[in-house]
Order: sequence, then C-alpha cells, then structure tokens
Amino acid sequence: MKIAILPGDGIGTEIVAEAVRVLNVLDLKFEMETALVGGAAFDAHGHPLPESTLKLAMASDAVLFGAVGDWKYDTLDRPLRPEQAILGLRKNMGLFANFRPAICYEQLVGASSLKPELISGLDILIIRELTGDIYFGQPRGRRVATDGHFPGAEEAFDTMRYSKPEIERIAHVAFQAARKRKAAGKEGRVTSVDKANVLETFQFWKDVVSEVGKEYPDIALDHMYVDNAAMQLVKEPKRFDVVVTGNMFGDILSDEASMLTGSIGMLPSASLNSKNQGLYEPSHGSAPDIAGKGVANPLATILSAAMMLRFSLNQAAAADRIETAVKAVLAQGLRTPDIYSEGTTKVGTSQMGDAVVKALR
Ligand SMILES: NC(=O)c1ccc[n+]([C@@H]2O[C@H](COP(=O)([O-])OP(=O)(O)OC[C@H]3O[C@@H](n4cnc5c(N)ncnc54)[C@H](O)[C@@H]3O)[C@@H](O)[C@H]2O)c1
Ligand SMILES: CC(C)[C@H](C(=O)O)[C@@H](O)C(=O)O
Ligand SMILES: [Mg+2]
Repeated sequence: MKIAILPGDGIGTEIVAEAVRVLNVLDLKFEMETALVGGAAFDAHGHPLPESTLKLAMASDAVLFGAVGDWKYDTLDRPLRPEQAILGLRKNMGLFANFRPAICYEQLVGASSLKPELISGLDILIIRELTGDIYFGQPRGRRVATDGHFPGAEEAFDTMRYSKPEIERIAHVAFQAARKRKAAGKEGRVTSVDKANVLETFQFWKDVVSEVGKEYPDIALDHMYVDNAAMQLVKEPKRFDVVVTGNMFGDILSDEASMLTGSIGMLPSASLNSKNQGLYEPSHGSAPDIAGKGVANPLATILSAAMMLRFSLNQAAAADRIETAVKAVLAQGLRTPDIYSEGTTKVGTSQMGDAVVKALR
C-alpha cells in the first residue's frame, strides 16, 4: 500500500505530521512518500503542482493531503496560485466524489454555542461533486477593454456547466451512500441542493437527479434551493441525511456544516475517483492566521486518514480504531483552542496527536 503524503502549506505541515504519526502506530505495512505541493512547491520549483508530485499521487493507492495557500501568493495569476495544486490533483486524478461527513461527537455537544438538541447525534453526509461546475467550466477569463488598453480588463467571467454523465455519476454515489446508511439505521434520504429557480445548470441538475432517483425507490429524494439549505442547516440540521450538490454550493455548505460539529478543524473529507483511488484531506485550508503557532486542530486530518484506511486501503478495522481513539481523547477533555470550552484542558497540535497515539497504543 503506497500513500503519497502531501502536507502543503501553513498548518498543512503541522496537522499532516500528526496524522502520519497516527498511521505509523497502527502496525500496518505502508510505503509513504512525501512531496511538495502548493506554495511550498512553487517556492522550490516555480509550480504549485510539479510533474513529480502529480506522478507520485497518481501512482499511489491514496493521497493524504494537508492544505495549500497563503496570503503571500494572492498577487500571483491563477495557474501559479497554490490552490491550483489541489484543483489540478482533483481534475487529473478524476476525483469527482467528495464525501464530507458532518458528525457531532457527543463529547463536543456541550461546548458548542448551538443548542444541544440541534446537534446531539448529528450525523449527516455532504456529497459534493468535485470536478465540474463553475470551478472548471469553459470559457473563463477576462475581456480586455475594447480600445485594446491593457491591463484594463472590462469584465471577467466563469462558466457554470454540468454534463448529464457528470450529474448521473454523483447522483448514483449519493443514492448508494444513502442506501448503505439506511442499512445501518439511518433514514435513507437524499436531499439534492440546487438553484433551479434561477440557473439553467441547476434546473438540469434537478431533472437528472430525479431521473436517477427512480432507480432507488427505497430512498427518499427531496430537492432544496441552496439558500434555503444554508438556512435549514442551522435551523434543523438533523432533517438531513445525505446532501448531494455541486462543486460550488458543496464548498460553501460544508464549511457551514463544520460548525455543527464544533469546528472546521473536525471535518474530514474523502475525494474518490471511479477506481476507488482517493485523496484525503481536512475540509479546511492552510489557516495562515494560526500557522506556525502549534495550535491547529489535527483531528480533521487524523479522521481523514481513517477515511483513507476505510475507503482506499481496505483497512476498516484500523479506521474504526482511529475513530475510537479520537472519541477517547475528546472524552479525556483534551481540546485544541478551536473546540475549547470551560472545564476542559487546552492542548496544542502535537499534544493532541500524542494523545491519539497513546489512545491507540
Ligand atoms: N483544500 C485546501 O487546500 C484548502 C481549503 C480551503 C482553503 N484553502 C486555502 O487556505 C488559505 C486560507 O483560507 P481561509 O482562511 O479562507 O480558510 P481556512 O480554512 O484556512 O481558515 C478559516 C478559519 O478557520 C480556522 N481553522 C482552519 N483550520 C483549522 C484547524 N485545523 N484548527 C483550528 N482552526 C482552524 C483558521 O484559523 C481561520 O480562522 C487560502 O489560501 C485558501 O485558498 C485551501
Ligand atoms: C482551496 C480551494 C480550491 C478548495 C475548494 O474550493 O474546493 C477548498 O475551499 C476546499 O474546500 O477544498
Ligand atoms: Mg472550501
């Protein structure tokens, strides 16, 4: 089993180091190879996704990814921005299905500013389409002023676009996930989130998802506009089971949902292609505001490593062990600052990693 380790920038290096320590105590035979990505790769090689990094990722069974980006690259043009590295990995590896499970661990319910009845027992799955939509639609660009004056661009544009096969395959992923969850006692409902009242792309999305839904009579399907979904997520989050949506809406709704779990530092993710090859990363970014301070929450990354063991490496028992260890550490009252509340013990990134490693031993 070969794992490509791509820590990236900012807190990416800090949190991935803890996840690697956790993987190393599992007594499983992995080959891990680390490579530069994002701003770190740009600084060293002049490109955020060097050919060698992409090759390593493509040749691995799974990729463990930290985060990319920093304010210092904000002036760079699009192809060279660190964020292009993660987009390039997703596109080149065909990682179209992004799973972002928003699970609120019981130990964190009391710490949240949200009402306990709202989040206690919360376990919803956001499935975000990851290689289409306005992120990748063509054409995109800037139109230069008609008098030819440069750099005076007059307008900029991106194209929102989905093909039928792209919608069909993500819909199947969502219905199958709902079926699996139903077998484990969940409701068996897919909520497709769109903006069909305004956008052609999402009217089409809604039609195609409805069509695919007919193949899953055992699964309930409802449709919701994205603005309403954003509101319902905080009003009554437990009304959702599986949420399926496009690239852009999924990006936004998953950050919102992370706060139902206590913090963005608690939300893992898996991005899969049709060969079950996967990239695993926390849903958050490189957090330049806290980078280098040793306070980032490594649990989203550690939980992403658990998803990697379950989905790509056929090691479900090891994944269960990691998740149990995370719960044990939270039960001990250990908290990074983002999930800290009165009466608990504040720890840093590596102390949190230490505690998970100890719980695993
Ligand atoms: N997949 C990725 O690599 C990815 C994802 C999102 C953002 N980004 C990039 O990251 C950079 C920063 O973006 P941003 O600030 O908008 O989003 P961010 O997710 O990096 O941070 C948002 C806020 O959440 C906090 N936060 C994030 N992760 C945390 C953790 N593990 N523990 C504790 N607190 C945490 C940060 O301190 C910050 O206050 C940008 O360059 C952005 O493009 C990368
Ligand atoms: C960094 C950025 C390209 C990325 C996205 O928008 O997909 C991030 O926000 C995420 O959620 O993984
Ligand atoms: Mg995001």
